[in-house]
Amino acid sequence: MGSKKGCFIVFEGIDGSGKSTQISLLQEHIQEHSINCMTTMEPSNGPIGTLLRQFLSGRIKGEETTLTALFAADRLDHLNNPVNGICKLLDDGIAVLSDRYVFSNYAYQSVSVPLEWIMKCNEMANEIVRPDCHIFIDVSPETAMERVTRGRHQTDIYETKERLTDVRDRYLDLIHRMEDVENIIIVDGNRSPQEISDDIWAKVCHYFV
Ligand SMILES: Nc1ncnc2c1ncn2[C@@H]1O[C@H](COP(=O)(O)OP(=O)(O)O)[C@@H](O)[C@H]1O
Ligand SMILES: Cc1cn([C@H]2C[C@H](O)[C@@H](COP(=O)(O)OP(=O)(O)O)O2)c(=O)[nH]c1=O
Repeated sequence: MGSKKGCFIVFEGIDGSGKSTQISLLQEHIQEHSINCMTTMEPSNGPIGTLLRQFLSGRIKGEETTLTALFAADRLDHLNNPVNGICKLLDDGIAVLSDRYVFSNYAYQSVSVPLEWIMKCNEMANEIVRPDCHIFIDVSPETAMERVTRGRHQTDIYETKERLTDVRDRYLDLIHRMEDVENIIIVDGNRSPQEISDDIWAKVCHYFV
């Protein structure tokens, strides 16, 4: 579906793994080569993403199948919305860096919802666009928790050491199982932001130079 022209790179990892930090650094690298590059995230800034953030903060309660379906629906809106959707940006030749995509749904929601059903919910998104590459930033749950709680009074519903430990294990298992189908790079996130960024650039620069 669609005629993708821009490069689509997705960052994955547990909360606090350093995704947004690395997305900004990669965007700078890409723009240094005079390539138009936009960053985006899931949950998106659209109506379903805004609703999801209220569930994530605990302000409203919902059960996990509802959240699973909402994450998948938000993803379709994030892809297809005609104003600033990922497909529109890629079709315009813009490189897109997204903080999370389908693997987040698989890893986070499969803790309590059958993975097969989550994959079905994401079939349409995978048909619309598969990332050129997924970058998984791997950090220990201890490091992640230390980072997400630093200077914050409140945490989101998934930001517990137990949940992040389970989610990280699920990510690693899924990456292993899907290495023939998806292009996935695992990056050690327990280094300085600059070292990680240099490593990522060395692995993805071939898309841009
Ligand atoms: N490599 C790193 N080493 C130490 N702290 C980091 C590193 N990368 C990010 N941080 C810090 O950890 C916190 C979470 O990083 P962030 O990039 O927002 O992660 P995420 O988007 O995955 O939640 C921020 O305070 C950030 O400044
Ligand atoms: C996109 C997506 C996110 N999530 C969760 C992961 C995070 O806990 C939260 C996103 O919150 P966010 O504040 O963006 O966290 P982070 O800094 O780690 O990216 O939503 C899912 O559980 N399933 C999904 O499909």
